[in-house]
Amino acid sequence: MARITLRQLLDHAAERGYGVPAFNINNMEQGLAIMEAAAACDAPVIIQASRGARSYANDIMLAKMIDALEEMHPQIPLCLHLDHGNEEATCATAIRYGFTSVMMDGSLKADAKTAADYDYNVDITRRVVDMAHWVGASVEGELGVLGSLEHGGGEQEDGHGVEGKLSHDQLLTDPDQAVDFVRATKVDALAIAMGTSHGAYKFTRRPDGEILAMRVVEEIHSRLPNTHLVMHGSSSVPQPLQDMFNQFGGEMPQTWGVPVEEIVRGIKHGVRKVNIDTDCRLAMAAAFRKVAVQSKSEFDPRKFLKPAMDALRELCRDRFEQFGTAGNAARIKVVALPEMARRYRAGALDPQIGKMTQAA
Ligand SMILES: O=C(COP(=O)(O)O)[C@@H](O)[C@H](O)[C@H](O)COP(=O)(O)O
Repeated sequence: MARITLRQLLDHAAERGYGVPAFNINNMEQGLAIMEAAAACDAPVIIQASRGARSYANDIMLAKMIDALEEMHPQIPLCLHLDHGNEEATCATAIRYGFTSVMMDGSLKADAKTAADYDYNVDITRRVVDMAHWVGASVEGELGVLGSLEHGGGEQEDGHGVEGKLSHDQLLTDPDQAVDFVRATKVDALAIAMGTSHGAYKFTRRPDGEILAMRVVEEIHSRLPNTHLVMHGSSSVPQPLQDMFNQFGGEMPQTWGVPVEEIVRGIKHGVRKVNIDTDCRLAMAAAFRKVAVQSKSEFDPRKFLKPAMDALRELCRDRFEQFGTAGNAARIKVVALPEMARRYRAGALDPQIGKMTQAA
């Protein structure tokens, strides 16, 4: 069995200079495809579930599905991560169901719609860090609010996302504040805001530095060289998938995502976790549409799901290869949660601010 914490996995990624895609899961087919891709290229995996996924699939179903995937692929280190926890209880119950890592998104209030102030974010994140570290689980915090630098709005996926318009100050993580935040909260990974947002409609044109501020990643990394950075909203929304979706009856207006080469640039500057969900959805949905249009008499769900899983597997494998994750699973010897808890208690995993070496 190889259930790994986010902290151990990202420490390994930092040592070897690679990034790890975090793919969202809601059902068995996604889990099977992601793990088959990982097994095919020997990549460690982050599978994440949002609050929406937890209510869609039920915690018991999700937990048992992950147990099954782990049993089927014992050689693949698998981190189960909570995506966008909104309050302490959401994080605590996730850990109870086998999540080895949680995100406490204190950039928003518990309603997941209202931008929170800095002190609120520090307080709630610090409380979740204390609780998670007692049992050895990891915590990702977020500083800065996700949203578009083009129009100032967030996104409303499954009810999660800021409402109203925000200023560039709120939409771009402040590097000085990032240093203070990591010191005060002791998070294991830090999600930062630099113009990405969730969903398919990120940019109205191919992004340049005005609307995708990769310079913010570089600046934060130069001040926090030992902190694992996280890019949310990092689907690339590939043109071939948009075209296929539309070719088979879809109506997706032309849109642009985060180019893979920009993510690779981020990985060179401390980005270790890269959140990708929209691309996975689009790959599957385009495959469904193709079957629906080409085989109009088809009604066996497996005939829709099989090509959708094939498409998702291919996409995941591409990202494992592009981010350098491939080939690293066999190099990792998983440390169990109690030992991680002991290391936290001993202070061995405290943030190393300003030093050039990774935490032990
Ligand atoms: O960053 C993310 C996805 O980015 P993406 O849209 O793929 O560019 C995730 O963290 C989102 O939280 C996830 O897609 C939301 O899922 P639901 O809340 O809709 O389940």
